[in-house]
Amino acid sequence: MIRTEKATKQFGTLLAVDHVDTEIHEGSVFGLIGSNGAGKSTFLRMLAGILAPDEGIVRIDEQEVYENEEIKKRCFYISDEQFFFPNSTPDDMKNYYKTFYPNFDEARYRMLMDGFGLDGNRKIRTFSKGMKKQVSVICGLSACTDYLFCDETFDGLDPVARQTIKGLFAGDVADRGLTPVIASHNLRELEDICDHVGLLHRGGILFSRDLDDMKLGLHKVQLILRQPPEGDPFAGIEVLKREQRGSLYTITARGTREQLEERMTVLQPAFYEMLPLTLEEIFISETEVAGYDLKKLLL
Ligand SMILES: Nc1ncnc2c1ncn2[C@@H]1O[C@H](COP(=O)(O)OP(=O)(O)OP(=O)(O)O)[C@@H](O)[C@H]1O
Repeated sequence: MIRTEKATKQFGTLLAVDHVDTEIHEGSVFGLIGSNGAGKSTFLRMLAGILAPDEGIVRIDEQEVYENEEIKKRCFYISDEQFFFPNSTPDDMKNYYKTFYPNFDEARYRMLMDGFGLDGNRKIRTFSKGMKKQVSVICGLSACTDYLFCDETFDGLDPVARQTIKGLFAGDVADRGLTPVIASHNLRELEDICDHVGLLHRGGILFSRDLDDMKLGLHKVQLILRQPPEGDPFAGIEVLKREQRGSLYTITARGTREQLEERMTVLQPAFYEMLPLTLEEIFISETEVAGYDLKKLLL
């Protein structure tokens, strides 16, 4: 299990990660989401033991991660800025990783390289952006580590490669309890594979929850009121977003389906419907509440 307590990273006076507490359980798929500059890459690099926290604790199975070789052998980090030795081929990288990762599976590496149609002897610098990503992911999956840290890994991959890699991740989670931690802006992608999501905003964690629970605790309701209400029809409910066009209201509110249905029974609307929220809508609502609203630039 990964556990952080008040994990903090500062660059000069800039607080990139601000006292973050979180737990990531084995065999779960953890999605790390957040606005640009929120601290996702920095946090991921702390989890992978690349950056030391300035304050707080970053532990895997109760051991500090930074400069801990035994723990690092159980973690593979796929950076958003691809890392390859100058002039190297995929096979060179594979040989390097083989010396570090005790469970590196060469047969799997070969099978995946062939499957993706990649030449292990070609210089990586001659590969396209997406092909370089594929090489990183293939090395990451072949290293057979317990934890896989992915920074914008699906970015730049074509839809077939994305689906295939998502399937490979899911297979490793089911077969050998792999724990992927994936930072991404592609929330639709995350929604497919993650069971837990942490939202970082300005270095701090806004929430960290099961995706299903998150969806059960936030709803969008559209309703038409028969008569103009006296006072606020939603008083007592935590409404994150509200729009009104005549008698048609659309609200995004916290609460269970049952709690909101109860309010509908009191309001007796001419019509109402509860709409499921996507992860993208949840992200926008929660970050707007935290003061991140770029829509104002459009006005
Ligand atoms: N090496 C560094 N030196 C100075 N500041 C840094 C460094 N790395 C990151 N930062 C700053 O830390 C903050 C968090 O950056 P980080 O890359 O972790 O954000 P992010 O959530 O991954 O962003 P994005 O979604 O845009 O990739 C930013 O303000 C960034 O400028």
